[in-house]
Amino acid sequence: MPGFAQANDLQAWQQLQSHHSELGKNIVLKEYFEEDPQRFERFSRTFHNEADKSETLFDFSKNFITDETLKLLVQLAKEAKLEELRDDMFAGKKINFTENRAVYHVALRNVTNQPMEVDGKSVVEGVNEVLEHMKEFSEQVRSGKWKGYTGKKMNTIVNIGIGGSDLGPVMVSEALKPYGDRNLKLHFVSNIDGTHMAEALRDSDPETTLFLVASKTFTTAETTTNANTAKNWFLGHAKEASHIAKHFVALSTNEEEVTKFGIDKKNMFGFSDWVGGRYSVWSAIGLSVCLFIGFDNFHEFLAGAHSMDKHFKETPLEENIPVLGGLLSVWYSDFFGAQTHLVSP
Ligand SMILES: O=P(O)(O)OC[C@H]1O[C@](O)(CO)[C@@H](O)[C@@H]1O
Repeated sequence: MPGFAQANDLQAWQQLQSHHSELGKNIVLKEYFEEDPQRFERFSRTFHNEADKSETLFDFSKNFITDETLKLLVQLAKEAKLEELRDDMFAGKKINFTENRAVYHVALRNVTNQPMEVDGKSVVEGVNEVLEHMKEFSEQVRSGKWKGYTGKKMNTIVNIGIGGSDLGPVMVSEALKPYGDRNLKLHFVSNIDGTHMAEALRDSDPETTLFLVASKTFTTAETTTNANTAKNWFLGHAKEASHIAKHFVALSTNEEEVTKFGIDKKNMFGFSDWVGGRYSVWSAIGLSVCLFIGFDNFHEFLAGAHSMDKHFKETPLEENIPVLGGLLSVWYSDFFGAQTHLVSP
């Protein structure tokens, strides 16, 4: 496995620095377009989504770049061994060297069931089992077959989590709102400030609320504190601890802590330590999204990402949309000192 070089030790980095100084600070895009009528064609790529046959145009012609910039950025990626690291990632190798783990969220959206393994063991069956559980559970909740402790259908979902166990699901459920079930209220509680939970509970009925305790480790202080607040609130109404089973589920890798909290392990949706927090919306952590938009839509969401994974894996760097997007971020943050980078639809 290739190691990680310091980016600024690479030859292309030095060249990019000189190139940046030569370009100067007063780049006028209007002039670039006037000088080169083919600029849009040269600096745009189309992603063909094999899942739904749609096309997405990636237009990066309005960036502060020239042919030389693109050439040097791609050279930088090659010198940094991006291709080897990408291939190692897809091969399930432990490229997360600080934790000695694979970085394998791509296996969560492997909807065509390609062989994928970590430590010589297939992960395909485990991923599909959890997806099957998510399908069964989300269909029961959405249809009303899953009933609360007084026999009522769930109409409120409260996801309790922070960081990757919150932000991914928040963003995706917002983005996919048009597919959402408008009869289902969705709350995401992340903040340790009690107001966040208090506001969600104010809007919830214990008889019809389902809590998703989303935590990879199940030891995160904010999440366990908020989950305990929710449990106490719930038990204040339901009284019986046995009713927890109908109103609390866990999305986690830590069965021991989940059980200690009082959640039955059959109401636990698991995943593996090779799922990084920031990518966990594709795992069981995405259950809130799945409940909101339904399993079929959730599966399409996975299929779209799987198609993008294939593009990322097989496309030369010059044509590779996620690579180009990443390189533009390097260009702006490291050479222009930009702190934000807008990507707009
Ligand atoms: O899912 P957990 O284990 O509760 O962790 C929450 C978040 O905290 C972090 O560990 C650090 O911010 C993230 O990586 C993670 O998404």
